Amino acid sequence: MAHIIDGKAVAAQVTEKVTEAADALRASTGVQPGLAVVIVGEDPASKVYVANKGRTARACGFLSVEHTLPEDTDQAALLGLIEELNTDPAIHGILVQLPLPAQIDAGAVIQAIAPEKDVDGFHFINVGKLSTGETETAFVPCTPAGSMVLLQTVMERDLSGRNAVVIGRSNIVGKPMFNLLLAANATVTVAHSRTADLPALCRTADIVVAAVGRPQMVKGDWIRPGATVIDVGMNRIPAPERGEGKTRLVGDVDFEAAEKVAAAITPVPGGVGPMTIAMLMANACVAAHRAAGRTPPRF
Ligand SMILES: Nc1nc(=O)c2c([nH]1)NC[C@@H]1CN(c3ccc(C(=O)N[C@@H](CCC(=O)O)C(=O)O)cc3)C=[N+]21
Repeated sequence: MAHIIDGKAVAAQVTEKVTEAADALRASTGVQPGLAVVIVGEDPASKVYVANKGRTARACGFLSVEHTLPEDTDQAALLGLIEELNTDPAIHGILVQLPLPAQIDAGAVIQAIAPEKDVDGFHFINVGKLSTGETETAFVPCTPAGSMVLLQTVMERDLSGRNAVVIGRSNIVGKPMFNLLLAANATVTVAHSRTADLPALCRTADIVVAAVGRPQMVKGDWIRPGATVIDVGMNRIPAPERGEGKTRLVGDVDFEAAEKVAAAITPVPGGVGPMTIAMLMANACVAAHRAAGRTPPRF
């Protein structure tokens, strides 16, 4: 049976460090980290995440500002708000919740965020820094950053020379995960929907990162005995056993089967999800340190 990596506990350790650092920054400079979250529309799942982020930010002692715009908001209005937040000295981090409604060009919105406030790490400047090894000054996307922290809790510095397979090539998870694993000296393969014989490829992996958004796609017999599995999936599926119309959250990995084979595995919920929020707090705290001219701590 695999060791189940407790993302909630590790996230709590990170947010505790963030809270201490935010207190110290405020005491020495008067600067309180400020995080702005922008949500367009009424998607219920998005609202849950945004509420979670706000709650955690306040618990860390941050100023937390939420902007909820109507579903039919146009590009110009959203860009106007971002410009205001870019120049607001009380705000150090800006997150625009994705996905955005179809009338809005999400790419243009992301590039309009000041890179030094881009706590999601999606701006070209931060993407470029991560992929060229400027990790001291880059903002690293929160989900991959949190996944690396979880990996390090079980593998320490042991990633060097290991075979990692990242399933999924998104800009938000797959590609930054590739860069982080590569920087940690793993040998990394990025698999996707056109990959030939994905099960066989997975069986070569010491580390599997599943980030495809397909419920329970990765089967137990894809996992090499003793491998470490990071499940980034966040899928809501029907759960009639819980009652009519009920749902439950599952990852991209068939957890029950994989857990019997892997050495370590992240659960869903309680794995990568809480770490995503914790790393957002860490990034916002770093942004505030930089704005105050202080060297940020490492989280
Ligand atoms: N600009 C942007 N940045 C994001 O980081 C971003 C985004 N847009 N859009 C939506 C996704 C999704 N996301 C999650 C964060 C935490 C949990 C989380 O804490 N999940 C809990 C369970 C929550 C539940 O039960 O629904 C867990 O896994 O234990 C989930 C999902 C951040 N996202």
